[in-house]
Order: sequence, then C-alpha cells, then structure tokens
Amino acid sequence: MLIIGIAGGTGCGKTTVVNQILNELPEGEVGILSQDSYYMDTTHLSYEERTKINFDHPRSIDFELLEAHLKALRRGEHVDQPVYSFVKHNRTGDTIKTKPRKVMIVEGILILTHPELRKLFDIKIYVHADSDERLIRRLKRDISERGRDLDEVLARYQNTLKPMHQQFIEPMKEYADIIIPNNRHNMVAIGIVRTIINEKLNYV
Ligand SMILES: Nc1ncnc2c1ncn2[C@@H]1O[C@H](COP(=O)(O)OP(=O)(O)O)[C@@H](O)[C@H]1O
Ligand SMILES: Nc1ccn([C@@H]2O[C@H](COP(=O)(O)O)[C@@H](O)[C@H]2O)c(=O)n1
Repeated sequence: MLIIGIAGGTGCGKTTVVNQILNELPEGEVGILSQDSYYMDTTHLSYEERTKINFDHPRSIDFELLEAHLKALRRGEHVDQPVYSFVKHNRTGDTIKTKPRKVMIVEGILILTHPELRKLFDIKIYVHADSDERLIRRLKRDISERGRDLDEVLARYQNTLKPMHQQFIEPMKEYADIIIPNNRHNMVAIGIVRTIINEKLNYV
C-alpha cells in the first residue's frame, strides 16, 4: 500500500487536488481518509459550546482513531470512517465503510503535525496558496456549503484560524516531500502525483 498525506491550510485546495488526482484514475483503486471525519466526538457538548471549539488546533482531532484506522487499512482490514457535519460541528453518527486500497490518500490541515501519523506516510505533500486567496475561498465555500455567514468566518479566521495556521500548519512544510503551488489550478503538479500513483498501480 502507498500512503500519501496531503496537508495545507484551509482553502488551499486539498479536497480539490484530491478530486483532480482521482479524475482519470481507475475507480476504486485509491481510497481517501479525510481528517475532517476525525474531529473529536463532541456529543456531550451543547451546540453553543461546540461553536466555541478551536477547530484549527491539533487537540481537536482524534488522531488516535485516525492512526488506528490507517494502520488497520494497511493490514488489509476495512474501517468505518465517521461522517462529520460542519453545520452541527459534530459527527453525524453515520459512518462510511472504507476499504483498503493499493493507494490511500489522507488529507487535512493538521495531518503532518502528528509525528506517529507522519511516519505512516510514504509521500508527504503540502498544498500552498496565499492566505488572502485561502480566506476568499473559505468565505465563499463556508457560506455556500457549510452554513456559515460572513461574521462567523471572519471571527474564526482572526481568533483561531490565522494564529493556528502560523503556529501549527505552515511550519509543516518542512516535512513535505512535494509542495504544490495552488494559487491557480496546477494541472502539471496534479499530473506528476497521478503518475506516481499510476506507477504504484502498475499502469505505466
Ligand atoms: N486552485 C484553485 N483556484 C481557485 N479556486 C480553488 C482552487 N482550489 C480550490 N478552489 C476552491 O476553493 C474552495 C476551497 O477548496 P477546497 O478544495 O475545499 O480546499 P481545502 O480542502 O484545502 O479546504 C472550493 O470552493 C474550491 O472550489
Ligand atoms: N465544525 C467545524 C470543524 C472545522 N472547521 C474548519 O474547517 C477547517 C478545516 O477543513 P478544510 O476542509 O477547510 O481543510 C478548519 O480551518 C476549521 O476551522 C469549522 O469551521 N467547523
């Protein structure tokens, strides 16, 4: 199994990059684990309390479960990946049965901050986009897809997201094998990653 970790700040385009990589690859050969699925279960908190969580700090992630799932997949076992709701700020209670694949991609803002998880990645990728670009994308996405408004996104950006990005996420570039500049769509970089995956799948 080839395990690829894809990190980078919110709005840099991780999900988009993953989807672009998957386009044109044979269906069912590459599996995805999203860090978002592994936000801590916060069922014991009220909605009001959940809105105050710092979702950009490593402690908001259930790394123990994410690591256990990745190791299980590597052993050839399937896992039940939790489904997360950005509207409820919590896991929904549903899970997605995730099967082991020849190539597994793990994507998320904080996945390179956890040393044990980092060791499991054969290739570490950091997707870079400038912070103004990321904020613009995040505003548009969170308002249209994640049930937020302008004030929520800007307050979160100023209070937690920006300082956490500087403290925990940006420094992870140091561990990256590949940095993808993604202020604009970067099909050359996508093609390179796809070639590496195709090699693993024995298609070249
Ligand atoms: N290279 C790009 N150029 C312009 N918009 C982009 C680019 N990559 C992603 N986007 C858009 O920005 C938003 C956030 O992208 P997404 O892939 O969800 O980022 P991430 O997963 O890193 O938070 C989405 O609406 C997406 O369509
Ligand atoms: N309930 C939540 C949980 C997380 N976030 C934000 O999501 C960002 C990470 O996801 P990306 O797809 O953007 O990489 C992170 O910056 C959290 O602030 C949230 O808003 N609400």
